[in-house]
Amino acid sequence: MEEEAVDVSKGVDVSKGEAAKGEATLPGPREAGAGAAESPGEPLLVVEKLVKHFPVKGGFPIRRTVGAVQAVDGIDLTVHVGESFGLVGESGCGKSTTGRLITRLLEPTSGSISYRGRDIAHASRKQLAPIRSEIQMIFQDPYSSLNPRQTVGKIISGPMEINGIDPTGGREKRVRELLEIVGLNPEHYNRFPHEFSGGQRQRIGVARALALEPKLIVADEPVSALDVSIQAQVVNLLQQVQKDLGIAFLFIAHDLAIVRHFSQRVAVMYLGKIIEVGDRDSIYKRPRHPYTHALLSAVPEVTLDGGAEETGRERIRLAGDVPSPISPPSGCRFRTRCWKSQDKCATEEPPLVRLSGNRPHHLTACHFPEAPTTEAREEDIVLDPALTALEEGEG
Ligand SMILES: Nc1ncnc2c1ncn2[C@@H]1O[C@H](COP(=O)(O)OP(=O)(O)OP(=O)(O)O)[C@@H](O)[C@H]1O
Repeated sequence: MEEEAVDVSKGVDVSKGEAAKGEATLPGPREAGAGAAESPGEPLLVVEKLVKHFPVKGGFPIRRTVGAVQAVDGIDLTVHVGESFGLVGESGCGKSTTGRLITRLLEPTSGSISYRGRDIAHASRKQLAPIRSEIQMIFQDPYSSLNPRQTVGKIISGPMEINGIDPTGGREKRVRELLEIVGLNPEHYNRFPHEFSGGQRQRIGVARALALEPKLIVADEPVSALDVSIQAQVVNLLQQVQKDLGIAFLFIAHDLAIVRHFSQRVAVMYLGKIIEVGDRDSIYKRPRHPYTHALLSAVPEVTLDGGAEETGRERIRLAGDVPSPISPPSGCRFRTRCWKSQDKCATEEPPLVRLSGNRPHHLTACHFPEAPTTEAREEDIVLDPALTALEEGEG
């Protein structure tokens, strides 16, 4: 059974409303006015033309490379200092691979990853050492990402040990502070992961990511393995941490509702490409790419409250499956499932550009985009009923 006991929270007030069971509140959408869209701040991470192709081997008796999974195929994205940037898309579109490339758990096939002005795309382990501590990752599965044989104290102090960091007052003191920051009891320093609930384990993962005072955290589906009532609490924690500690986040998720609550800017991925990117309001209220429309219109399908029927809007049901990334469609990769597709879509890949009517920094890759006046769908994005209840304080 999932039980979220928040014992202490002094460093950052993340426990507001969640100590009492069922009272957790999902923070409201962040302000992202036109000003924010026009001047998003100083770039921290700049990814250009990033490619990751995984070789496909075949043949007998000699195995040769017979093809490639085009997991990430030439993406550009920028994350600014202290910004939360959401990366969304269906399963298999290349989100996790992007996260792993940025944290350099994977080596790119080509392209550049510039962190604070330095290209780290092909940096060696030694070259990466000085910035390793600044880029951290939070993983999807809190069950498998923590070593079951290590105490919480050992897990959280691990990164400090590896990097030879001795904070004032010692590592144990710092770990206890971190436990408080993430809303856990510092007295649980000597406990093991199995003694915690799923949500608490993800808090341990967050504390471990914070141990080296990172400037950028790549959070790969950090709440999708959690019970829906716990998701709100962990999103709340991440948002508070981002705001209070000024950490930039690349927040990877398939759930548009969650990303909306966490990100000032959002990029939508499809089959290894970014097909639309912009500030949160542009993406959710004035999406131009048919795929973004489809994703937004599909969100109520995962809820049980019939939100789309109430608003009288039609849901867009995408035909067919996502094509194989080994042999993606020519031209626009979305064309095989797109109701607006024409001949040009098969022959010319649409560039990711600012369309007339779009705000600055709202880019779309489509030959036949939706009109900028096409009805906003933000109100269609209904959270799962449990999250909605939390958001409305109905707990
Ligand atoms: N190590 C690998 N070797 C071969 N193919 C891979 C490897 N890792 C990922 N892929 C493939 O690359 C594509 C993109 O995978 P990725 O995990 O990045 O997608 P995703 O959007 O994060 O999806 P999910 O949410 O399901 O993880 C998929 O087709 C996947 O099968």
